[in-house]
Amino acid sequence: MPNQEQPLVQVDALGWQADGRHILQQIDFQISRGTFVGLIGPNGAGKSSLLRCLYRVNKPSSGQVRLNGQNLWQHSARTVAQQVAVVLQETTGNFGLRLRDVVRMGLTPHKAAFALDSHHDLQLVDDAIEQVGLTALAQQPFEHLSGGEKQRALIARAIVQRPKLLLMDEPTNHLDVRYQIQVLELAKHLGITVIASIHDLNLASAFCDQLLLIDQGKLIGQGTPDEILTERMLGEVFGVCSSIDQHPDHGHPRITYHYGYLTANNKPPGGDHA
Ligand SMILES: Nc1ncnc2c1ncn2[C@@H]1O[C@H](COP(=O)(O)OP(=O)(O)OP(=O)(O)O)[C@@H](O)[C@H]1O
Repeated sequence: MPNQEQPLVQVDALGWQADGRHILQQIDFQISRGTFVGLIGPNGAGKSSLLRCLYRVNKPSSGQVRLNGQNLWQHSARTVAQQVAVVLQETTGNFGLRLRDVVRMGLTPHKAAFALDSHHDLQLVDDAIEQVGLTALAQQPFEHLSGGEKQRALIARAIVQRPKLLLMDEPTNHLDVRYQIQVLELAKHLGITVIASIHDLNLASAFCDQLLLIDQGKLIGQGTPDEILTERMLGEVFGVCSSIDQHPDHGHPRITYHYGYLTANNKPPGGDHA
């Protein structure tokens, strides 16, 4: 049984190289159970590479990733899939499948080879499809779904997988604002530990308990949105000029970007840049 006091995810001195380049270097962090974590950073910072280390695709060149205290690479991919579900924005490989078939794939890590799906299994699938509001589309070919519907179907698949950890790589990319909010609300209400890379920093601020900030392959901050999202950070890391106040609904930072002031040293009209 996992020790509930122990962090669900522990990353120690993680490094990952590709083509002789150090893509990730000396990354250390811990994630507590039930936390919704946003992974933020500029294009090319290493967010997807880090997520791939967490779902056991990128094998660390140095350091380790532990889940429930156990090194991920001491387990089979199947054992990891019983605990970690992944929602990626690129949804290739589901050609010819109906939405319900894609969601059923979430059962696979828990079943013996060639075992038939029980009535209980199929009920889980239908309940998950209902939870994401897609019952009416359950028999539709997956490739006919809109981007938002596909993301919700993949979340339903993750629900069926019953993971301890849900990893999402840019789950809101290409979605209109309604679906961006809907997808993040769905993920948040699962009540499990979620790590999601998110480009929209106002959405990250609204939904996340914790943020991991990476730049040029290094973790340069971990903390609450209040601690991480500062005007200085936005200038230094993203090279944009901004003002930050408190969002009237959720109380987390709300960022207003100033246009025409791209470098960190420029100041917005009439404003003091912290
Ligand atoms: N398999 C690979 N082989 C070689 N280089 C790679 C590989 N995977 C990632 N990289 C490089 O690592 C760097 C980080 O890429 P990554 O996709 O992790 O960044 P990211 O923060 O997710 O970027 P974005 O926000 O643009 O999606 C990039 O320079 C990328 O070209």
